[in-house]
Amino acid sequence: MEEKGGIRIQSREVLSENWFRLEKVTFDQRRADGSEQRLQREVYHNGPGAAVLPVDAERGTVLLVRQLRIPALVNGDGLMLIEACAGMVEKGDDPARTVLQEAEQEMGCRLQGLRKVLELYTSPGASAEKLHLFLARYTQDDRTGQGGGLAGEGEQIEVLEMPLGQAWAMVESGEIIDAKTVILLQHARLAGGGF
Ligand SMILES: Nc1nc2c(ncn2[C@@H]2O[C@H](COP(=O)(O)OP(=O)(O)O[C@H]3O[C@H](CO)[C@@H](O)[C@H](O)[C@@H]3O)[C@@H](O)[C@H]2O)c(=O)[nH]1
Ligand SMILES: [Mg+2]
Repeated sequence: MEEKGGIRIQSREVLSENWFRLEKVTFDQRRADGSEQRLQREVYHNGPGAAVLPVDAERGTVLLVRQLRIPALVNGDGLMLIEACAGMVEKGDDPARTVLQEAEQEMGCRLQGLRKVLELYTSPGASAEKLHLFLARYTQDDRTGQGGGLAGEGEQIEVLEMPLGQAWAMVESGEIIDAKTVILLQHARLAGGGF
């Protein structure tokens, strides 16, 4: 197999393919001293995804969602997480379209002035997930629906509107513990409504 930067992939085995794919990659690594090492790493393909934080600059508020997260529950962190609205980017779709659609579905909100801020690996030691993060603007008039998500897929999403300062206080108190959400709130604070 082809070598790239001293790494030669030997095999890729699918360990599980239920919702997302989990694979085991076996590869040879050439070390700086010229010796070779055979290694294995598991990769969980739970991505790509996209998330958006809508900000009403006039009123100084943001929209967030609160929903059941089983990984947090089994980790002992309670069952509901407060997050920026997010969704998986379906094959062939693009991240901007994903967040426009998720904002309608989960928050009942139209977005204006969508602005990409970052593309991030969220847990690169084990996960291939890359998240595309956006800020957007909204006004009260853009809140045209109930949101809530897709009941048929089990979603029961609560929409939260609060001042940006209150959301940040919830980061500091440990009530908001989702990485993409903390990063987006920090970006909104740094932008000071000027985006
Ligand atoms: N049947 C089944 N359904 C699942 C499973 N895992 C997720 N789902 C369903 O798949 C849908 C996914 O909803 P999205 O809004 O597209 O994604 P998300 O769960 O918000 O995930 C987003 O945020 C995650 C957390 O930050 C990201 O990890 C992810 O990439 C994405 O951006 C939800 O209805 C959820 O219940 C599963 O193992 N089995
Ligand atoms: Mg979602």
